[in-house]
Amino acid sequence: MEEVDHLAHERNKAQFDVEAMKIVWAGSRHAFEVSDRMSRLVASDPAFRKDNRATLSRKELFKNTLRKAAYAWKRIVELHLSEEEASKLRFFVDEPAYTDLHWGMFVPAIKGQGTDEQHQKWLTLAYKMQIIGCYAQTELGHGSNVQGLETTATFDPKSDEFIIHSPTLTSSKWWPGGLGKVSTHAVIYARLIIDGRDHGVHGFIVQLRSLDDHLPLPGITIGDIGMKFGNGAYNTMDNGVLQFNHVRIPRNQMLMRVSQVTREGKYVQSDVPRQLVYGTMVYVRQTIVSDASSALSRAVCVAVRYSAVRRQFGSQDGGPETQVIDYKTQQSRLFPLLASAYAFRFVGEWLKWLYMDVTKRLQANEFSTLPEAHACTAGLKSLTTTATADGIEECRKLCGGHGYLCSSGLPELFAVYVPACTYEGDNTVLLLQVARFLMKTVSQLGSGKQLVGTTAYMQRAEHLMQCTSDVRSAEDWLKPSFILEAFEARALRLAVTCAKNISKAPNPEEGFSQLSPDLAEAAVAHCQLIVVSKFIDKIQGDIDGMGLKEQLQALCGIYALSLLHKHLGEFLSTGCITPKQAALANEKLRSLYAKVRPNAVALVDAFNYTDHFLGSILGRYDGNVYPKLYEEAWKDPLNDSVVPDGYHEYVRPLLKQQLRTAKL
Ligand SMILES: CCCCCCCCCCCCCCCCCC(=O)SCCNC(=O)CCNC(=O)[C@H](O)C(C)(C)COP(=O)(O)OP(=O)(O)OC[C@H]1O[C@@H](n2cnc3c(N)ncnc32)[C@H](O)[C@@H]1OP(=O)(O)O
Ligand SMILES: Cc1cc2nc3c(=O)[nH]c(=O)nc-3n(C[C@H](O)[C@H](O)[C@H](O)COP(=O)(O)OP(=O)(O)OC[C@H]3O[C@@H](n4cnc5c(N)ncnc54)[C@H](O)[C@@H]3O)c2cc1C
Repeated sequence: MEEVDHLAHERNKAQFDVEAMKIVWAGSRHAFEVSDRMSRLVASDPAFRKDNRATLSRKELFKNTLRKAAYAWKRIVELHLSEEEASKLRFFVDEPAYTDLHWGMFVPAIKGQGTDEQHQKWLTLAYKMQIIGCYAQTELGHGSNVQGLETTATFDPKSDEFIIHSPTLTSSKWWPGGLGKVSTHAVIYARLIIDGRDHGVHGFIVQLRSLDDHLPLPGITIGDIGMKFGNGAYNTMDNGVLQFNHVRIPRNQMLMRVSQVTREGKYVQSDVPRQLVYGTMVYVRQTIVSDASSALSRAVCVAVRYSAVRRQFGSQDGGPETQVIDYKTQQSRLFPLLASAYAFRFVGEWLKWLYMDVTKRLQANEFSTLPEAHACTAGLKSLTTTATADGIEECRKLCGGHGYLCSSGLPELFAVYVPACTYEGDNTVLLLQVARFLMKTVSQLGSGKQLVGTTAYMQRAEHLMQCTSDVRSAEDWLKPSFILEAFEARALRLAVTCAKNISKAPNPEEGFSQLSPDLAEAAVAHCQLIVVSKFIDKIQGDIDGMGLKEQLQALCGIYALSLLHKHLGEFLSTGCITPKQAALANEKLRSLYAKVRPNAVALVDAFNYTDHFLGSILGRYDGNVYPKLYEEAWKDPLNDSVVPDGYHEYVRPLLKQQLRTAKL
């Protein structure tokens, strides 16, 4: 039967080169080709089927994930895939698994905090998956407060070993992914104790299970922490609990790049800053920003396509009803999310560059940019994951009732995504880290110290503290200089107000604590400025292809002006813009929505997602929604029989009883 593209009329309206936009979205032609090849490889292989996840029991689900992870590894080896290709393949398999933690945290922790010798020994095994590792930092009693961890690693000079111990219930490791059932090894974070003295938290490589029969080694109690939010979703992961009862490991299994313990039990702190113990978190937070753009773009792709298919009201003379995407309210909810997906993509690209730059500098023992890298990764992780989790839920609502069906793909996407607001640093805790960085920077204003990187704008404090916007027409709001000035002035004024209020408190810590809600808002304003400015930088760089710049300019305008609208109170109360200028921004926003409307479907096609990856009937490429939804309903196990199990026990007696009552 000939395949019909129900969205062809939408695709024909596009005013830009979609193929060229695919390259911009992917980052380069090479990245596009790898991504395209890997996504098709996964989509065409029935072994990677995932449409049954919501109906599997936890045990079936978990075993299925183990099968897929093993099969993915087999394909990676057979096809001699590069690291980049393998990581893309795992991404498109689209199922959280212990491998995420092995490749995403265990390996980077050893790379970042281990010595050359340790790399040689452990990475060689880990790269071949001859050992499987996880990242065991969080405990039952402490996650955010890393310095409060209780697990101990006590040096025993007699045997040249550390004794790893969980002294309390609250010191049980709790949450690490891959720990519960699979990992053979872990990087454990524990307090280093030498001769009764506590040297704070350090990383240690610890073997957990036998490589022969997978049983926990002596002194180790280990298991899964139980079902998590949603069906399927993150329950494919074995988040675990772990207790140590005086487990001994050789001294050379402490990760010793940052500090060392000698044979004699002497603690040696190298020139490397102590904060490098937190280095793996900086790395992972950076990857989470790119993941945010993937998750949000996926939800937006579903909502845009379905909004173009769905029609309600407005039919005159029996003609077709209105596509819901043509309602201005739908556009005002949907298009800022589409714009955010692009914005997060570009800021993610930039953050990757920043991370690589700081890594190179660290290798050359140059540590000056570390605080900036920490503030940017923490802040952008917080900003983008909060917006993405909220955005996925908004996309579900934008799809009306059908969005609530698992077959829309959105409930599972939300359930799997929402812990990103908590893991790798609670989003509020991370904003407060940014706020500390901002307060330090504000305190340096006027000291003559040159501000660089993302706080360079504060150098112009004199101007930004008193300027008023020169915007005179709606059109002016498209000019990068006007947008940037408004965002810079708002961010700086919020930060400076916080600093002034803190200085009135009896002491800075007390002031910081009292002001923390305002500080979190100042941190958000600073991070939004970073995203807006990186979007503008992207457009001002080389972008080839018919109509691409115009579309990206429109999206950038929507991203910035919709934020301005959302946070209008801050822009007005800080005096950065006037109510008249706010009205002009809204006028511009409306015209930008109209500009994006004919391109909306093509703009989500540019993500190049296969139907397999999207996993959504509402978001199907061909828009053939209704027949497929109808077909899918019949596949539900509840429809296996016409009369359900339980009818004879629980429904029939009720009906009979009602009959008798009726007769009475
Ligand atoms: C539908 C299906 C779809 C399928 C999709 C499939 C994909 C899904 C896959 C997803 C996989 C994701 C896996 C998730 C893994 C989660 C892993 C974790 O959570 S692991 C666990 C994650 N856990 C967390 O994230 C815990 C969060 N907590 C923390 O990070 C810390 O405790 C703290 C930062 C909050 C406080 O730190 P503390 O030391 O108590 O106190 P201070 O504040 O005084 O800071 C002292 C100084 O250090 C500085 N500094 C701080 N950090 C850094 C840094 N990173 N670097 C550099 N510097 C840093 C700081 O600036 C300050 O400098 P200065 O002012 O003195 O100059
Ligand atoms: C799905 C998932 C996977 C995970 N995987 C891993 C893993 O692989 N390895 C690992 O080690 N850990 C892992 N974690 C743990 C995760 O990193 C922690 O849950 C996270 O860091 C938050 O810490 P917490 O749970 O202690 O939250 P808490 O700190 O207890 O947060 C509770 C509330 O207190 C607030 N709060 C806390 N401190 C402050 C403060 N100073 N100021 C203001 N408000 C504050 C928070 O904002 C939050 O609202 C995972 C967690 C999840 C959910």
